[in-house]
Amino acid sequence: MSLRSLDENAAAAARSAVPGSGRQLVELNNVDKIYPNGTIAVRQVDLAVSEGEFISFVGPSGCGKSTIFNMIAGLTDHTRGRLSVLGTTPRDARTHNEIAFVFQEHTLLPWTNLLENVTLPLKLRGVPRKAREEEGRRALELVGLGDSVKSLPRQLSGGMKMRVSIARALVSRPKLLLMDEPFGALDEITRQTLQDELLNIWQNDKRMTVLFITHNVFEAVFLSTRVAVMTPRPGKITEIVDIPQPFPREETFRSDPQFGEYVRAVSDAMKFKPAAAGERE
Ligand SMILES: Nc1ncnc2c1ncn2[C@@H]1O[C@H](COP(=O)(O)OP(=O)(O)OP(=O)(O)O)[C@@H](O)[C@H]1O
Repeated sequence: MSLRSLDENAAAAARSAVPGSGRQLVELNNVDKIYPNGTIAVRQVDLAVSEGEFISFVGPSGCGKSTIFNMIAGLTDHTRGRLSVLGTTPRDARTHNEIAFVFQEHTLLPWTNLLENVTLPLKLRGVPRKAREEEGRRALELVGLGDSVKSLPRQLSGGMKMRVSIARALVSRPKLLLMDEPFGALDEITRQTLQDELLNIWQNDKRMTVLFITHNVFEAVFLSTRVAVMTPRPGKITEIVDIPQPFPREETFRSDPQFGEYVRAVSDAMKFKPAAAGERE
């Protein structure tokens, strides 16, 4: 089965499992990225993402996961191929505030309170104070920090700082949320709590699409409608594993034999098989 038809089948299954219209949101066709120093970061990347999906990216360090995110977010240009985001170019989608990013590092301003931190993107856009504070409180409520609007970042644990980063991303009501290893630095219990909270937020939004980078196969399986598996650099998406488990996903899913099956499928797909001589370009 070709990657393309695998993609389409998986997207159809995902649409039946999650809210959302199924409208195509992100499309990469044969996309390459070569950095100015000659590094070929990714090659021939194909991916079609439907509205309302939750797709995780797994693959070895340096295979180009962040590069793909940066291209989708319009932070770096692709070198070859076709890339469309929300029916337009990535830069255009970003300037319309339809894309938000969450990184592993929380990048909060230490000297100002949570409400000011979360509403900063709105302030930079000139949204009046009252409107931005309403949105800021809403976003902090969503991540369970509605009572801490006046706290300073230094008063928070690592998990709480991550919640604030997520709130800051949600404050713009993005259609596409890109999360680059957001929970990588957290302990396992906090990580699982935040996974549950993120899934709740995503499900309640109905329309928001999430793309998520992780090195943790268990996390990828628990969260996602599909898991995109990449090869070592130059990275390419070699397989997309469908996780057709309905939402909401309960804690019991983590110990379900089916969960183990999905984890095995992703882990097997990650075992890099070098191309045979005849298959190389
Ligand atoms: N600005 C840049 N200039 C040159 N090379 C770069 C640049 N950014 C990334 N690279 C290279 O491109 C390749 C892919 O990097 P990228 O950060 O996308 O990988 P990754 O899969 O996200 O890695 P990790 O899992 O370690 O975060 C790496 O070899 C990296 O060194």
